[in-house]
Amino acid sequence: MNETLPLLSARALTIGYSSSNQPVTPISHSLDLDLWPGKLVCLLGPNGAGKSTLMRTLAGLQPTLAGVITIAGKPMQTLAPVELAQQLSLVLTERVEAGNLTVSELVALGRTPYTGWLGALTQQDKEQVNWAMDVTETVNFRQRRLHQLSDGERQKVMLARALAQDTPLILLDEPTAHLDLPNRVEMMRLLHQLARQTGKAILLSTHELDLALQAADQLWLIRQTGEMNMGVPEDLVLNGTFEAAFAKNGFHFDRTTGTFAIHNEASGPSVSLDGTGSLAFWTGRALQREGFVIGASDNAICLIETLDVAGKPHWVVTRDKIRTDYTTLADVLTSLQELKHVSADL
Ligand SMILES: Nc1ncnc2c1ncn2[C@@H]1O[C@H](COP(=O)(O)OP(=O)(O)OP(=O)(O)O)[C@@H](O)[C@H]1O
Repeated sequence: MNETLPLLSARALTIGYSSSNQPVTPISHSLDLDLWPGKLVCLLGPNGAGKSTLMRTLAGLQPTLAGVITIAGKPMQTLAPVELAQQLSLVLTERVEAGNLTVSELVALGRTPYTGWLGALTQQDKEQVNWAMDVTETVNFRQRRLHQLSDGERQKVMLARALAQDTPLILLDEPTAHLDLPNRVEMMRLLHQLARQTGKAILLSTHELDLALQAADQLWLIRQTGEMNMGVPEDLVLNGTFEAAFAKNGFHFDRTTGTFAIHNEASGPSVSLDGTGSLAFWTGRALQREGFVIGASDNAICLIETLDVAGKPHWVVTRDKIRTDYTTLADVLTSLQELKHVSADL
């Protein structure tokens, strides 16, 4: 493997759809893209922006409208199917009809580019299959049939098959779509580690913005207009590109925490909040959701102090010099609801 060359390149690429009875529909054009060895790239964008279209085009499942895709230094269309299958594996979100195959039989199909359809697995093939099931934690249901799996389990099996294929390039379209949070985090961690340790180039599309921000070496942000922005996640956050790509009424991206927050109508009275750390953070969240403005102490209707008392959260609300203690935020909010009505009546 040549470390100085991208494993996949696209130049002046136009992606989209054309058919004989409909006008050509370009989704995005003039794309110059590179996937480098050892790097995890996350493709992000709103619904309908073109993520799946780009994935399918880069994998050779749908024709380009213009431009050239090069894989391992050769134009993709010059690669024989078996050569392409030795370079690139693809995991799509669509359900795979796998007949009555067991999990281990399906994962073993990943070795087909090396063995042929009827070829027996060598010891090395078997080791690769077992490794793929191990790292994806699918080994425990290796004897189950595909139709006996949950959507999330099936998704992990499809990743296992791609890993058994052992290609320098792996493309995954929404691989975390059916996974619960621990499994989503685990899959991102695994893909990041795989890229690092094996030198594979991995491109995945996802709606998991926060996980992508943490795990990706590079982000490709595709906008609804088809425009593409690329860069290191932190650069795209700091220069505002990330936020702009997902701009929508009703929420905003908080650069400090790296999360999207719902805009709450801050129509209520102002309260003063005193405290630090996660306790103050979550207290602030609850107050904002209830419409309170967290502001300066001079026009606040009360002061809320957050305290850690013997390892347990504690709140002291002071109003008109009267201090009241609370041990749950639910009780703090109930007391403030009453204050809200009092202040509205004034
Ligand atoms: N076969 C097709 N023929 C014509 N247009 C299509 C076809 N498939 C998808 N499109 C259109 O192409 C655009 C991009 O679709 P695509 O599925 O690539 O988006 P996406 O970013 O993957 O969306 P999502 O996040 O919802 O999965 C959409 O406007 C879609 O309606």
